[in-house]
Amino acid sequence: MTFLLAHLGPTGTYAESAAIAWATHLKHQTQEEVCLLPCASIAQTLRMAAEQQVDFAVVPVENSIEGSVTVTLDTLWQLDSLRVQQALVLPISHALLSCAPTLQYVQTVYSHPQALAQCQGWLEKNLPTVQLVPANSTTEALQFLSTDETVAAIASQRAAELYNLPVLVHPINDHPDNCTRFWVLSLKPLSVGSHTSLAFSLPANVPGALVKPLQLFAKRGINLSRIESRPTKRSLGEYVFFIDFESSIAMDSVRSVLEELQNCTETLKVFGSYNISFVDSTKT
Ligand SMILES: O=C(O)C(=O)C[C@]1(C(=O)O)C=C[C@@H](O)C=C1
Repeated sequence: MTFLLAHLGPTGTYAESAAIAWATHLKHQTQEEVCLLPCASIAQTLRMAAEQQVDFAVVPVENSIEGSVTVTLDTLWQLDSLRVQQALVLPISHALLSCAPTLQYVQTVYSHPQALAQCQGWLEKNLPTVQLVPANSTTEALQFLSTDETVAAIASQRAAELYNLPVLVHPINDHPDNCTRFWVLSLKPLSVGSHTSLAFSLPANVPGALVKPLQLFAKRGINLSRIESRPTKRSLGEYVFFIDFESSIAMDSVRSVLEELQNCTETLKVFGSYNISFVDSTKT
């Protein structure tokens, strides 16, 4: 048997590094082969798993500088079938890749919007007049670099090695402890781990509507580690709330909260209960 694992491509993305870490773990645990499948977008990566074309999808969910990866949250809410099996935290250290002899030659910088945002301060200080062009991933634009000395891209040092491209400056992220949390998702049923993630919409936009669900966690001493709101896209001012908390779904207190949440939410979706591991980026 061979496990198929989808991630954002082309090869050399941070998502691929996270996928390699999960593939290594999976191989070790099952002794089976694992094959990586690069996808054109994060939404497509998730759909591949939801449509059973792959066994796992590895997608970014949150960055320590820029916050949530909203396309991941929105797509998961829509798909409704994928469960988080594991969280992986990857250190992110961006480099400026270019064939330009010096920074003065650079006129255009490509990258994923998350990467551009994570280097915003550095770009303003060192390349204030360049055009910033968002791409589907940090590696999508690397193909243009070898033929145009005015072009640069923000990607990893690993990507520079894979594509045999020069690193002009490294590191360029605004905060040295930059890291991104990835989720490994599959159609497998809910598992049990140290953290749990869910999302809900509210039955009515009235005073106290959000307090009720939040009080259920507080009452049982369950610590929330993230709360994020996203528009329902049905009407202006209506939101879906994404919540992560530091407790396992196997605990009685969590089971009670989930039961009671049914009474004060409109739609409730539990994404999973999973453990978090930290990836050593030098090994991916
Ligand atoms: O473009 C990539 O290399 C990705 O893996 C995507 C992504 C993201 O969406 O957050 C992953 C990690 C970094 O935060 C920058 C970009």
